[in-house]
Amino acid sequence: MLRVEQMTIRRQDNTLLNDVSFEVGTRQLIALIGHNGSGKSTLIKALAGEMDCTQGGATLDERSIHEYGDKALARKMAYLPQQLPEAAGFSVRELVMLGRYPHQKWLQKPSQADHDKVSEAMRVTQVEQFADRLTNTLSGGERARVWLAMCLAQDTDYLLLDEPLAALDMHYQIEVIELIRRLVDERGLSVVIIIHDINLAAQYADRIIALKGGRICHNGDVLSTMQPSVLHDIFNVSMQLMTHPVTGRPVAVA
Ligand SMILES: Nc1ncnc2c1ncn2[C@@H]1O[C@H](COP(=O)(O)OP(=O)(O)OP(=O)(O)O)[C@@H](O)[C@H]1O
Repeated sequence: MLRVEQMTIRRQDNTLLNDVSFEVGTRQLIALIGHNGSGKSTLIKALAGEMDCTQGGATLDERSIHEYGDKALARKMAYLPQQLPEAAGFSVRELVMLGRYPHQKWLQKPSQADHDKVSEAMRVTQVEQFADRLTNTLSGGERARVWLAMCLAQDTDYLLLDEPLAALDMHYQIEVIELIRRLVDERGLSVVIIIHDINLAAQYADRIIALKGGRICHNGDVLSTMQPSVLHDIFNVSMQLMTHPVTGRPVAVA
């Protein structure tokens, strides 16, 4: 169980996160929403152990995430940052293989299991056709899928994804969010995903957590979130709600 307790992060005079607490249950897809600068990336970075907290923090299976070594934590959770590093000089297959690093011993050659995990991750993210291309020759959306493949090759119980859909066209947005939903339902992963599209969040998430000014202003299931007053409070936009004709889930229209 991944648990955030009274997480507060201050830098200089700024309070980036203020007394944030919630739990990520197993087999849960949590959408993290909120306006620009509300603290979403800070929260997910801190969850991944990449930011020190001023107070409180995150625990994984009852241990502070800072008590895990880098490799041990990377075997439990994969983190996809918002700003993807260049990775120039790496082919797609080599980059995805880096996801296997936490499972490998020093100077050990990749095992058959490593190759199988890499191939599977490349297959489900539909990047096999680029396997031998250098990553810096890919389009933004293609590169975003390659980095997601690297996270999947890491073979963790938790995925922390900072706007993985932002660079994708509509087809791949749906493909990737459906893939993530399947990973939760069929493989029991737990996922925290930052997403700006409230309707995608409402169609696929189990729980929606909204941040505002570094605080949680809402944490609830889709139905409790998709209320005009709640959405107005989160986004400061008036919205009407309709019902999706196929899924029956709510759809918001500004
Ligand atoms: N290291 C830092 N020092 C000072 N302020 C920071 C630091 N990192 C982030 N901030 C500020 O904290 C606030 C929250 O930033 P964060 O990146 O978490 O927002 P976000 O909700 O992910 O935004 P967006 O939707 O634009 O990506 C912003 O005002 C940002 O400028």
